[in-house]
Amino acid sequence: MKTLELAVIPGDGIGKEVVPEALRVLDAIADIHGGLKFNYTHYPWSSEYYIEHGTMMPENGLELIKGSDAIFLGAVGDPNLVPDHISLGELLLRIRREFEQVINVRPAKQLRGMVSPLSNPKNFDILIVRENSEGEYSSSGGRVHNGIDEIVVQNAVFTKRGVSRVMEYGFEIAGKRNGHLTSATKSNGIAHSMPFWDEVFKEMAASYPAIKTRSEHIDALSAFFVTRPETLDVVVASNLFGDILSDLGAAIMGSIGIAPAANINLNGKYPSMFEPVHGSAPDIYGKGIANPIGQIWTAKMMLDHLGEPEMGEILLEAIERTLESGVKTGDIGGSSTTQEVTDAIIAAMKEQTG
Ligand SMILES: NC(=O)c1ccc[n+]([C@@H]2O[C@H](COP(=O)([O-])OP(=O)(O)OC[C@H]3O[C@@H](n4cnc5c(N)ncnc54)[C@H](O)[C@@H]3O)[C@@H](O)[C@H]2O)c1
Ligand SMILES: O=C(O)C[C@@H](O)C(=O)O
Ligand SMILES: [K+]
Ligand SMILES: [Mn+2]
Repeated sequence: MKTLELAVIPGDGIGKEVVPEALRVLDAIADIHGGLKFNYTHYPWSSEYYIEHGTMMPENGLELIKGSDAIFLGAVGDPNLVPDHISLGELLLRIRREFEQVINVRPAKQLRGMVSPLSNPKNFDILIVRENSEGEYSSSGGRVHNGIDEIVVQNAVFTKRGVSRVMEYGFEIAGKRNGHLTSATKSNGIAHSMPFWDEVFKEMAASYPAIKTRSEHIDALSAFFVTRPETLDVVVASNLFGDILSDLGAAIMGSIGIAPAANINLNGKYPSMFEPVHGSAPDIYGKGIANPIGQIWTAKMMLDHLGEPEMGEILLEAIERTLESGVKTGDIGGSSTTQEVTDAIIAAMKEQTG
């Protein structure tokens, strides 16, 4: 029996609704597999936890989850309880940084049964590779003086190591896909970091002659996501550009409620973390209508990462069959509940595997 230890952090809002549903799916996967078992350890770290304890996680929090095979997280953020930069900064971003989850992989592709808001989506299949440890998300900076004299500095930090690492990942994965890599830049307006970003990209492209490369300014690239997404394969982007592009990628798929993500630790020192692109969606929380597919597709990415790609394939196929059958939540035009969608996915998996 292969036993996988998962640290489960549902977090806030709909994270608490979609994570338990995805765990039901994982249990069904374990049944189908026969030789696989998931052990879940639940951690209630969230904005409510902060109100009670004054921190987002206990002092030894990272120590507690460090030994797990993966971290499975829902969403973090409840701005009515805790300012977002504190709740995300002390939990989500802290895990990403301290566990050196330096790459964030976010697919945006057309699934069977999904209706894209694009009139002619042409079967796009994009993989966003987002730098996940530095860039515009930096704690370097500060505020001085008050009133009209107040000065705020927020530094963007780009290291040769960090930029090379994310680009290398992009080139390598493009080689396993359609061989195209697009770099998101803004070197016409940002005078230091982005020309540097372009230099590293060009330098590295020389050692990957088989990969077709393009460099596009982020503003134009955003438009291409809408006007010609089928021309994109892998897109490598800085932390902030990748964040924005991933909501755009989700939007052209048909809803942010289905978009998955993987925060990858490359050096094997710490676990990777799997959490969907979406947040805690306070506007729909508590109604049982959140789309669980983002969390469930994220579970598929986790299965791939943990060496169970066949199980991952069964799961994605079941998601597509469920969408085709019309069992959908409200964000994608249906009227099913979170649990009904999950039930349909589990039933489809069982049907596929006899
Ligand atoms: N990785 C994360 O944990 C993460 C990501 C984004 C935002 N956040 C946090 O979440 C909170 C809300 O942020 P936001 O409103 O900007 O983004 P959001 O992703 O939570 O919601 C944006 C919109 O998408 C809808 N939506 C999101 N997920 C859905 C789902 N599964 N099913 C159906 N509809 C869904 C919401 O109802 C909302 O209308 C904030 O505190 C924010 O900081 C956290
Ligand atoms: O990285 C962030 O900014 C948090 C959230 O928006 C995300 O995309 O994970
Ligand atoms: K999330
Ligand atoms: Mn985001």
